[in-house]
Amino acid sequence: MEPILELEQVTKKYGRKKALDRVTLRLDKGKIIGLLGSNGSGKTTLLKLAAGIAFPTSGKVRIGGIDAGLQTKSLVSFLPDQSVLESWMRVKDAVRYYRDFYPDFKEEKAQSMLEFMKLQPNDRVTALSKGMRERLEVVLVLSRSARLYLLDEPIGGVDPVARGKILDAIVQFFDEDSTLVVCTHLVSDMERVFDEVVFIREGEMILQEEVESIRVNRGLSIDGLYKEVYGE
Ligand SMILES: Nc1ncnc2c1ncn2[C@@H]1O[C@H](COP(=O)(O)OP(=O)(O)OP(=O)(O)O)[C@@H](O)[C@H]1O
Repeated sequence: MEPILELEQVTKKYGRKKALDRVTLRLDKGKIIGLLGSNGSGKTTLLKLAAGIAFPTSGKVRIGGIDAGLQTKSLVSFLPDQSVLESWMRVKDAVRYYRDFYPDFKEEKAQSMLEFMKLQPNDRVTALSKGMRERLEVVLVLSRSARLYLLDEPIGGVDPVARGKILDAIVQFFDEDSTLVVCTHLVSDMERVFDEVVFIREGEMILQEEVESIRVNRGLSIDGLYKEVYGE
């Protein structure tokens, strides 16, 4: 089976700083993958390369077998760590904006997700709490019909109730024909949704393993393994 995301010996430098160092990785269809690592380890850089908005210094990034770039943008739905919402918008405007911009936007899915997330079409974006804004952003990004979804810290800075709701939505609305990669520091909160995890440290990939195997073979939770690997 062709991997949805493939990195082959990928190095990304910003000036002299190596953000990623010879990373080789294959992610298959039908999985939710946690991309984990401490601050500055290269997670956001990896997502940007997969999204086709940054390019490797050397090596190859492929989406469904195609080199990442303009051609693959329609295959990838990316939630950056900066907000994509504008202050003038109401919830319904944000949905329209996405619908008009992305031909693969599924309005029905968006409506179901808005309901699930308890978002009202007339709510002003500026009046939403941080947790509700995050919910809206997740709705927009997951309502596209993409092959690869990339979420950078989708539950950062939100309270436990909103976190739970966002995670439930991710699981419930995940399309098994796609792949979803999530970066987070909130490992213990998020581990219930992961099928597989990738650990990176200082730009190097140090582990890729099925969650089931970590639990059964190592007798550890993902949070437990994370603390073992990254503990100081
Ligand atoms: N545009 C840039 N210019 C220069 N250096 C950068 C740039 N973007 C990232 N870096 C550096 O590359 C390294 C990896 O950054 P990246 O944002 O990918 O890490 P991260 O794992 O997402 O971090 P965090 O968890 O803090 O968000 C860091 O040392 C960072 O300072």
